[in-house]
Amino acid sequence: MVKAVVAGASGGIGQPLSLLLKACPLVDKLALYDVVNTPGVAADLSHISSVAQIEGFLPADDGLKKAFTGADIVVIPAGIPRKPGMTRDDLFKINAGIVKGLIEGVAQFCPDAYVLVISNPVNSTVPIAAEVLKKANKFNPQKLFGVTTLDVVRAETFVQGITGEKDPAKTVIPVIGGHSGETIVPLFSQAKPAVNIPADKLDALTNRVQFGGDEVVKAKDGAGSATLSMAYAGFRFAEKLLKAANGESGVIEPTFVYLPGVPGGDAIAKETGLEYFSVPVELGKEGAKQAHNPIPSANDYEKKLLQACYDGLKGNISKGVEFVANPPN
Ligand SMILES: NC(=O)c1ccc[n+]([C@@H]2O[C@H](COP(=O)([O-])OP(=O)(O)OC[C@H]3O[C@@H](n4cnc5c(N)ncnc54)[C@H](O)[C@@H]3O)[C@@H](O)[C@H]2O)c1
Ligand SMILES: O=C(O)C[C@H](O)C(=O)O
Repeated sequence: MVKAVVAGASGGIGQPLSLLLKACPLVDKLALYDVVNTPGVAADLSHISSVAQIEGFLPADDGLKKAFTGADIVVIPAGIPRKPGMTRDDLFKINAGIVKGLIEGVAQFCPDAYVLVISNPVNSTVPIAAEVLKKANKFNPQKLFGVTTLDVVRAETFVQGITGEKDPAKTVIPVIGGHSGETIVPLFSQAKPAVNIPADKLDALTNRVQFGGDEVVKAKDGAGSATLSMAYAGFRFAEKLLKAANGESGVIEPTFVYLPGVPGGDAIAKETGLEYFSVPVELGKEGAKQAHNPIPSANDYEKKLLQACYDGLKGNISKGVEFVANPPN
């Protein structure tokens, strides 16, 4: 019996993500939590003839407790999205508190669940989640994931323009670092099967992966950021995790984790000087089973990108840690 929760289920990401989870045969029970509209979204999805039993909850009447209790996996796309001209860090002020509150709910009602954080800025909200769980003595670093899958999906898609591969998802590209601008580092030199990117196209391709989010924010022109591609990416990560938890072996996907708490992570923390980083992680029943380190094999071009990534990530991470240590009044 697998119970999944979507927190922020009525939003632009939350609704299509809930649809994909409702249709997924690996999910038996689906709880939708949001501050608005979950009864309607749940009623709508409940007419779909799939396995999952679905229920919607609002904060009133102990809704958070009812939604989270017994959860095996909690996916969190709650929080405000960007408008043109904003950075992801501009979302911190509002989203930090939203994520903190939801993770306090995880600590209290489902501390053993896998927790997938989508809310931005991921580089800071994942450290917030970790600090809240540490404070409650419920932190299992192998079960906390920052969802950076959309960066991987974008890299696969955008490189297709060069390779001409019919199915873009067949090219595996490690995208590492964080989830904002220069902290996103695609390692095209390690693509499998190998891809040959002409030197004069590499800068533009790399930049498009790093700033793909801005492309969507600009096109939506004030109506939000990526929602449908994010729902696809969030579901892809959740589904891989559930398959790995069911015993499927060799399931690997990049994700933003607390390195010192994941096998193989210590060496990466030492190399990057950072406690949080996205790297390809082998998934298993325990969650993050083994972190893989692609950094030593990065080429000189990628090593330069990594330096900028480390500099940017450092501040984002400490901002999240500080938010929990010294909460603003
Ligand atoms: N990790 C990624 O790659 C990625 C990609 C796209 C978007 N995002 C982020 O995901 C977040 C959501 O984006 P969106 O487009 O779905 O926004 P949205 O505004 O459409 O939806 C957010 C939902 O969160 C709900 N919410 C607010 N406070 C809540 C709380 N305390 N508890 C439960 N629900 C609450 C809102 O009511 C709303 O329904 C944003 O922060 C966005 O930047 C991340
Ligand atoms: O760009 C955003 O703000 C949303 C998301 O992080 C994305 O990469 O699309």
